[in-house]
Amino acid sequence: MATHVPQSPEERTPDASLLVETRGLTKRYGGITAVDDLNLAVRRGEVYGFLGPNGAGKTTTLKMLLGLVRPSGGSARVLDRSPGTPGGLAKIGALVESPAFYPYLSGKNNLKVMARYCGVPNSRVAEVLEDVELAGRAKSRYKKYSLGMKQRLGVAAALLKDPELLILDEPTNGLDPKGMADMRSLIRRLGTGERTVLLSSHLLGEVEQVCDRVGVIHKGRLISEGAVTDLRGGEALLVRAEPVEEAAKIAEKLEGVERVETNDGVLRLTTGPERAAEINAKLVSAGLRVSELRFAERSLEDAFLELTGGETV
Ligand SMILES: Nc1ncnc2c1ncn2[C@@H]1O[C@H](COP(=O)(O)OP(=O)(O)OP(=O)(O)O)[C@@H](O)[C@H]1O
Repeated sequence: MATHVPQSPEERTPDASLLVETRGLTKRYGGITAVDDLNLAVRRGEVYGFLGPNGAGKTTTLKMLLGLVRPSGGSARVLDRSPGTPGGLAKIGALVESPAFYPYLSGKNNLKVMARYCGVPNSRVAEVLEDVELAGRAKSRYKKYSLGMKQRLGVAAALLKDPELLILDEPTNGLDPKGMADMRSLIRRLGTGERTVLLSSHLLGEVEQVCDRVGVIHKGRLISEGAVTDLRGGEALLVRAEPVEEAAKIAEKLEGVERVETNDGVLRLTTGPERAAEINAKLVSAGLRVSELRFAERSLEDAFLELTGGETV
């Protein structure tokens, strides 16, 4: 498949286009290795999805990037600084743990409190409320907000500093389908333009819809990093032809067909769409009955199953 296996730190040279770069980043809690020799590379301006099942080490990684957890080994550079150095968070907005909002204050007044705390002018409050589409409910008390609105207010708080990098840990967790859809479109909006967004998720579909690139983490290790389209593995041609065994033998010999799999009497040929007519003609001229020929993309879920050796998220 087209995704690359992350290189060892020694093989890589510093890259100015990377906003986040970790080298051999490791975190152990007693006998548990939560994050294991992680080499992550997030490019400027992209929406990067950090995908993995619960307990894979996503939150621990994000906390290390924010300087909230000290690594046991390796290093990280975030916006050209080591996490935890003074002033390091100035251009980073994060929603990693539920922010502590005052339940009896309005969304707007909560943000005003935070703006004062971060030294941000009050004028930013109205702007970020617009950004997360909460301007219409700005004066309602926080405790009256739906979970989705609370989460969006958390994003608004993270945006107060107009950060270059926005880090969101499982931003749709616990939301209903409407809340999830709202959050996804918010992330897509925030990710256009200059800003870089790094979000973690255990939902393949979410990463697929929102992200430009994805890093897959499993048991603390990054097992793949690449464009979502690369990870999905391009297109395949599905062919229903009889007898299927004979069709498979012919398909295997065809030029431009990388792989042939048979599943439930259907051949799956890894090849480009331009080969369809020719493959059809070859099978028909060999006396086979071709009843169906269509393209299908491998889902990200299939790719994940392949990468993890069968474990789902
Ligand atoms: N403070 C801690 N002390 C001990 N073990 C921890 C601590 N924090 C995390 N772990 C362990 O490290 C592993 C990775 O946890 P982490 O929370 O980073 O995963 P995750 O991918 O974010 O999953 P989730 O989505 O469930 O939070 C888990 O086995 C977890 O139990």
